[in-house]
Amino acid sequence: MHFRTSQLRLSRGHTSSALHSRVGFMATVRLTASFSSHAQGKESGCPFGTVNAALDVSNSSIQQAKSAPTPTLKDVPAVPFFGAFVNAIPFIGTWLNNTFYKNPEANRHNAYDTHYELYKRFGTFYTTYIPGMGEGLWPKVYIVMDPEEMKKVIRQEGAYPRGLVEGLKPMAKWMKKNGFKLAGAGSSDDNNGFLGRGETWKKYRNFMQTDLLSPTSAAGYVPGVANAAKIASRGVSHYARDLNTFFNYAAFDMFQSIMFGRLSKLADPNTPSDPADVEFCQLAVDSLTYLIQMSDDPTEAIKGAMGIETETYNKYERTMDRLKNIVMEKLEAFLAKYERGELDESERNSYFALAIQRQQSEHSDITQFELMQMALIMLNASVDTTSAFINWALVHLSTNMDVQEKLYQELKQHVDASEDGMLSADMLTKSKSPYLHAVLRESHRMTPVYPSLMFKSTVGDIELHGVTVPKGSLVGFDSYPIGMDPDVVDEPETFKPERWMGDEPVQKRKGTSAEVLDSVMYRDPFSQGARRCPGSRVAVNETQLILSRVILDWKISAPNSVKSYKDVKYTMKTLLVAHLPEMTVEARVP
Ligand code: HEM
Repeated sequence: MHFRTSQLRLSRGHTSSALHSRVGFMATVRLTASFSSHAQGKESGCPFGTVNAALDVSNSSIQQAKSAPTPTLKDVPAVPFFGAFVNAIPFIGTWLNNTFYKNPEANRHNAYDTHYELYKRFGTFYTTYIPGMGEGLWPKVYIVMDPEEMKKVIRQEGAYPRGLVEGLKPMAKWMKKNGFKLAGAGSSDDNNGFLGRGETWKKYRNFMQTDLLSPTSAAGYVPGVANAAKIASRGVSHYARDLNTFFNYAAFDMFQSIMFGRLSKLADPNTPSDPADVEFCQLAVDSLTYLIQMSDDPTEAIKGAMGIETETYNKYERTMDRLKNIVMEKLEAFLAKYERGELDESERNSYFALAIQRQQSEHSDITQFELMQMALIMLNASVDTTSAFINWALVHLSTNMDVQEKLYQELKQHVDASEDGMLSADMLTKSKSPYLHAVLRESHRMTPVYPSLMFKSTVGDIELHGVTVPKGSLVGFDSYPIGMDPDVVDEPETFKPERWMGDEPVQKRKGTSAEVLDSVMYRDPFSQGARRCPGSRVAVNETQLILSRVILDWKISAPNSVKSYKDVKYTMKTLLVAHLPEMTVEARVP
């Protein structure tokens, strides 16, 4: 059974028996009662002390936002080792949680519900304890939703900010086993190199983002990506039953055009595919799924912290070993072609060719092997991150045919006016394609690829909402719940790109509790600051190009059983991946 946010509008008084059965969490109407029993946790003999620390729930967080600008810090009840995941305690976890703690039972299919639920109970400023995240045995993570507070944390981090990858300990371990200097192998400091936050990270990061992150660099890859997207779009009817695979292949094809200036045509069923590409796609998805599973599952995280190699770790290692072999073979073949001067024009303008040039220049302190390690990370990160973003947009477009039609009309006028019918960087700017941009912004509001993708460290004591947060704490930014609160956004369950069109809606939100949604921090899923995803610009370009191409070529509608995004299940893999239903696809031009 699957639960969506609508079922969690608990404070609106809707009961949800499904929620009771699955999440084991009290539905709203019963929430108040459960809170009072929470508050009695200590007295009623709960073995751990924090259960009643938090629960002053007389005000909803939004009431706070309107009437009391400074929210009070609340505390999600937690236990040693397992943190807020009380349910994960062997044998007695469920009983303990149901009896005393009543924390949302997070699983791989309910992140939106869980985040919304936490917001409703604990407001916009709370602490939680997540095994494997943060320092020490009792690693507090502060969650904020106010962009100005998060900006304070980002600013004070200085030149060496914490990155999300720092939590990916098994990745650092695998890299070190493989002698990857990128992750600090062979170095005396234990900062994990690129996966840490020192000078080594900065060196690799500067090298990696050159020719990738600036608007001009990213725009340079657009013609190649547009071509890859055009070819990929031919595969839509073939993959109508399995568009998840289609978009993974399309993301692969588009990134290959950036990385190597190559047309891999994996998503096009009419062209034979290289079996190594097909295998790579699967391995990229699987490896990151295992990796995330190891930090998501509290038992895995605890075992990992104790140095135990679990079955999931072993699977991760096998997958990465194979992935490495495939990638290194491709990189070596490209290098050899480069050395022989046999690259064609699009290959010569590719990211990897430019990176080889930079690596071989006399000023470079990057070795060829380090360059290959960077390329491996980038290729690994380029498949299902991008497709997860695209998938959710397609869910909304295929369940809101009026929106799809409006987008089609916007795009059609551009290609009709062009000589070759190709999409270009110029056509897809916000001023030329405002509706396309608004569609992606609205998709991100309702179904971000993950509710909280920004975690930063405090390098000294810092004041957040008037509370002194000690040095060395983790602060996470949750950008999801406020945008789905009916007290903040009208009809939050309705997909309305018009909310993001022009200046008028922005002006209307000014001075209201919805104003935060216009902050840059809420705009996209790539985090902010120096650690912001280096692939963000090309990923956005890829998303815009494949969505636009597919909508220009096909009318895509969800089956009758899928009336809205709420009927679409999702699973936490690298990110939250929507399970796209079998779609009806009709060619726009037969
Ligand atoms: C829609 C697709 C994508 C999303 C949503 C996404 C999101 C993110 C996020 C949230 C981070 C963490 C930022 C932080 O630490 O604060 C990140 C880091 C990273 N991403 Fe992406 N990403 C996407 C696509 C890509 C692509 C296509 C690449 C290929 C170049 C890539 C490469 C990386 C790398 C290497 C890092 C680590 C950067 C660092 O720690 O300095 N990502 N990404």
